[in-house]
Amino acid sequence: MSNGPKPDAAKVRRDSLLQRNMLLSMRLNNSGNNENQQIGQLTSEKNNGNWRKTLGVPRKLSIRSSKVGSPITGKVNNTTHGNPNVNGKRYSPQHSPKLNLKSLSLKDFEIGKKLGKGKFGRVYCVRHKVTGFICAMKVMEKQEIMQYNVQKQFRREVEIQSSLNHQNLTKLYGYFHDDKRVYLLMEYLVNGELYKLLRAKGPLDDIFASHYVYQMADALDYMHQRNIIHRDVKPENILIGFDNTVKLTDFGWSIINPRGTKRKTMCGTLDYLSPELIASKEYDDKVDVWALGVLTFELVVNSPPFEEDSKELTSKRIVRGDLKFPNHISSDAQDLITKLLRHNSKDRISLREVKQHPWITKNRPFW
Ligand SMILES: Nc1ncnc2c1ncn2[C@@H]1O[C@H](COP(=O)(O)OP(=O)(O)OP(=O)(O)O)[C@@H](O)[C@H]1O
Repeated sequence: MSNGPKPDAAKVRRDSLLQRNMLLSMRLNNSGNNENQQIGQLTSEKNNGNWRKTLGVPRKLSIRSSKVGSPITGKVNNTTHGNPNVNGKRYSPQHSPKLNLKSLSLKDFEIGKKLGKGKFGRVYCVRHKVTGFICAMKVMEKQEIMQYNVQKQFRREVEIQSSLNHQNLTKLYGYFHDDKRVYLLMEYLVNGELYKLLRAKGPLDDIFASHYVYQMADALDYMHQRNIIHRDVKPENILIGFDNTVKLTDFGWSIINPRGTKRKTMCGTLDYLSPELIASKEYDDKVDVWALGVLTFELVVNSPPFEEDSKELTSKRIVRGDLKFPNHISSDAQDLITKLLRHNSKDRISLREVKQHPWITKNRPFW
């Protein structure tokens, strides 16, 4: 991780305002509401499809028969980079207070603002009543999980995410469930999706973009060293915390892939698919390196490199390696993107080399 500059006064003010708003919105959302009723109402909405949807068979989820996930152990931490609690203490995102997951249930939490919805659930900002610990809670209906027969994928997602501990990967603290629902407790990323930032403020300048790309390269390097491929890197799956920290999330397509072995399952999001995935060939962790190339392009250009009006045309451009840069893209950025988007996966730049690329090192002092 970078040792970026200390946040300026305006940023500190903005961050603390955000924290205050967060607590306020939780209080407002909570007034007189029964948690179960509130979650029940919100989880009945339907999801709309869109172009940037993850492809592949419906996500496979499953519910463990035991009641709890991994225990949350950690310490109260007074760093400035944590989630606030009502007593004025802060908890580092990596270290939640000691919560005993074995006995946790929905009534232990105040349910705050809805942060978003995915295919299989809603995500809320929640506060643990006793400790004041604030985190994100993903709520999934068991009925839907069974209906789509996605138990196996869900179990894998939970196991992989809870085994990972890196500053640029969204931490999963653990989970519990009741008769109707499964509840995942995750680190809360206050500034939302990178995708939304791009739509509102994109394209990003080289300083911001290189900082984000460096963090994602570091996160993917960490995952690949543990033989895990993410398989769905895209701005929708990157969340922003304080101080421009970005964290990869959504491990629904992640897979453990022992070194030297290849995968065949077609998955991911079309704009981000590598040529080997489009051609339904065997692939390895280099599909994430390709996706990092697409991400880098999207950050500095504000649209993915092979975007076309139809899926067929996009696929053709990916396979042809039809990469064109607008004039304003710096030569260093172009060089890195070209090296990430090499058609032959073996020729792609390594994630370690990405972190030392001139586009990164020249911009790093300004992060
Ligand atoms: N830890 C978090 N902190 C803050 N916001 C979050 C967090 N996790 C998810 N969100 C918000 O909730 C939304 C829904 O997340 P969720 O993981 O359910 O679905 P998704 O990743 O959008 O889609 P999918 O169903 O394909 O996984 C996200 O788009 C994001 O805006």
